[in-house]
Amino acid sequence: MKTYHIAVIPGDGIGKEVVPAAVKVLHTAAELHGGIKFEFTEFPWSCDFYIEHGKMMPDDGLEILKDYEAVFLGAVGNPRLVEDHVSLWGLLLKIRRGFEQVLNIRPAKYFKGLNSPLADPKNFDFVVVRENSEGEYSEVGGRIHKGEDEIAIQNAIFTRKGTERAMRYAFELAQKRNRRLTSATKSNGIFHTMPFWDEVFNELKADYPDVAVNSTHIDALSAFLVIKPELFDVIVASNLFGDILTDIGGAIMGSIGIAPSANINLNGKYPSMFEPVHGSAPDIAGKGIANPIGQIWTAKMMLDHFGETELGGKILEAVEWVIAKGIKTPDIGGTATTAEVTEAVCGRILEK
Ligand SMILES: NC(=O)c1ccc[n+]([C@@H]2O[C@H](COP(=O)([O-])OP(=O)(O)OC[C@H]3O[C@@H](n4cnc5c(N)ncnc54)[C@H](O)[C@@H]3O)[C@@H](O)[C@H]2O)c1
Ligand SMILES: O=C(O)C[C@@H](O)C(=O)O
Ligand SMILES: [K+]
Ligand SMILES: [Mn+2]
Repeated sequence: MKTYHIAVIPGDGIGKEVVPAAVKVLHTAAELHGGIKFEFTEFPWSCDFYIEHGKMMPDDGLEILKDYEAVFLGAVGNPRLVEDHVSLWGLLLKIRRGFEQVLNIRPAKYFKGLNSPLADPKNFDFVVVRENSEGEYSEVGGRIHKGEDEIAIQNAIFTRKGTERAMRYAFELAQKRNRRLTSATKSNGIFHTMPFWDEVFNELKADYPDVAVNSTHIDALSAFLVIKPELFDVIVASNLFGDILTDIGGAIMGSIGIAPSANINLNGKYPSMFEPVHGSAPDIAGKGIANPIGQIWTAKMMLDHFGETELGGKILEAVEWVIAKGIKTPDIGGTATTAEVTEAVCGRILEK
């Protein structure tokens, strides 16, 4: 019997509702498999924890997490209690950075039975490779003066290493998929970093002659994702651009409550972290109606990461079946609760 030891951080808001749902699905998947099991250790690190302790997680939080095989996280943020940049940098970004989770992999695809807001979604199926360690997300900069002389400076950091790493991963992923790669740029408006981004992309493409490439400005690319998402296979994007594109990915599937993500540690020194694209959704938290599919699909990505791809496939098949059956939460046009969707997914997994 193989046991996977997983650190679980439900976090805030609906994270506390969808994480237990996905944990249930994982236990069910293990039951089906028969040869594996999951041991989950839960940590209450969140905005509530901050109110009690003055920090989002203990000072030795990373030390505590580092021996687990993965971190399974819900969502972080409760702006009524803690400013968003404090909660995000105190927990989510601390783990992404501290554990060198340099890439964030975020798929989006059309599902039968999903009410995409697109009139003709044409079976779109793409993956965004989001640079996850630098870029526009940086603590470099500062604020000085007050009042009408106040100045805020935010520096974007693009290293050759980080840029190349994200792009090579995206090229290799494209080689395993449909051999098309789009680079998200904005080299018309952003004077230094984006021309650099384009240069690196143009250098690397010579190493992957079997991949068809193009660079598209982020504004036009955002529009294309709405108008013709079926054009895309793999998209490589900086931290901020990838963040934005992947909410669009969720939106055109029908809800950002569906989109999954994997924060990947490539060098094997630390665990990777799995969390849905969505946040803590304070507007629906506590009502029992959060869509658990994003967190459940995220669990599938974690299984894939462990090499349990067949089992991961079972989970996704069950999700597709449940959606096609119309067992859906209100965000995608149904009336089911989080618990009912979860039950249905578990039931389908165990069906022969
Ligand atoms: N990775 C993360 O942990 C993460 C991601 C995004 C936002 N946040 C934080 O979450 C808080 C809220 O942010 P926001 O409102 O911009 O984004 P959000 O993703 O929490 O919510 C945006 C909208 O989508 C809906 N939604 C999101 N997930 C859903 C689900 N599973 N089921 C049904 N509906 C869902 C919400 O109800 C809301 O209307 C903020 O504190 C923000 O910083 C955290
Ligand atoms: O900005 C972030 O990365 C936090 C959140 O919006 C996310 O997409 O994970
Ligand atoms: K999340
Ligand atoms: Mn986001």
